[in-house]
Amino acid sequence: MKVAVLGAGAMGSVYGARLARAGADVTLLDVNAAHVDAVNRDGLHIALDEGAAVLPMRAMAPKAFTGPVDLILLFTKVFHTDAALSAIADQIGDAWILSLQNGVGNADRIAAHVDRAKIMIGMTMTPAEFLGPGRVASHGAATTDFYTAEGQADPMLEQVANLLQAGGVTARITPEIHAAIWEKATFNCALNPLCALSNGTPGGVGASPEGRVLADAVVREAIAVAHACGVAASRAHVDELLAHAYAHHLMHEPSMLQDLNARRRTEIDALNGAVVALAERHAIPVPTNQMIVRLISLAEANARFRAAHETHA
Ligand SMILES: NC(=O)C1=CN([C@@H]2O[C@H](COP(=O)(O)OP(=O)(O)OC[C@H]3O[C@@H](n4cnc5c(N)ncnc54)[C@H](OP(=O)(O)O)[C@@H]3O)[C@@H](O)[C@H]2O)C=CC1
Ligand SMILES: CC(C)(CO)C(=O)C(=O)O
Repeated sequence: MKVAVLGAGAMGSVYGARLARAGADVTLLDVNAAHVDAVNRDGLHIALDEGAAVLPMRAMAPKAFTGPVDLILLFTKVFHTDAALSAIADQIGDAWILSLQNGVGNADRIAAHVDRAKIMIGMTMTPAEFLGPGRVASHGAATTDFYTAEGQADPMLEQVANLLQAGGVTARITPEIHAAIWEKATFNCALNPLCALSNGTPGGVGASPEGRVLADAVVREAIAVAHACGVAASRAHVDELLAHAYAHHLMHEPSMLQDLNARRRTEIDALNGAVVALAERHAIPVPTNQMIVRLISLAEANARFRAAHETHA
């Protein structure tokens, strides 16, 4: 299978490497020129639970990409989806798009660029870190669930699942994908900002009574919103995801903490921000999620202020 990974940072590089190991013909597409150059020059340095390796991989800027490919694995941050798909619009052709990005609303963002019938969406519990140009790491057991956005069965589901599994990903074809995505997003709404705001990790939040009380309030509100939207997300399943992260992702820095530390924009709008926006539509009170959106927005604003102040000092 020919695969392009659009957005080859932490997650894109890890999944790209796993697909290449499974025998796919993989091209990494990323706007980070230092990363693209390092991968082409020195190979991708990847640290996984099964060991560290240096893999020769092909990488390039999206504007240099020429199709056709069978699959485009979309792993930009959600607020870069539009720019990333626009940059390769002429090369997408008949390719399937698979998004395992965090947050809700990914199918709608992608459907602005391609036929909805060629979109697969999903969620992954895989933790990954970008260590520097050409270097990524991923540690901790995890599952990846996906399905077609429109809910139709398609042989491509099996082909992608087989490829991911051959590369060491615990991939599952999950017809109730919208519930699974909401459950994962609810998990992220609790864990990502709580770790980001407290400079903490899942292990630390889980070990703290305050962490658990706050996570519980976020989850209760988000599940009520999912149900009001007609999505049968399961509170029990979110609790299982949290318990798994508290126990197995002890020292992982969630992507939102990595973003704040690097003074990058966070995905708060697609997580707690989306919960707040949908709650307003359904007149559901979500005070904890609202407060979290404000605190993360303040942290982002402070990071921008510091950057501007330091530059001009
Ligand atoms: N990290 C994790 O543990 C997990 C992350 N996720 C989700 O996966 C997605 C990706 O996260 P993650 O890998 O951590 O993010 P990263 O920031 O590490 O990677 C995203 C990459 O996309 C690049 N990019 C930005 N704009 C474009 C563009 N227009 N075209 C192509 N590439 C572009 C970025 O470059 P630059 O840095 O220069 O902007 C960066 O290299 C997010 O939705 C995240 O929530 C899900 C589960 C776990
Ligand atoms: C790895 C995980 C599941 C958080 O533990 C995640 O989704 C993130 O870091 O954004």
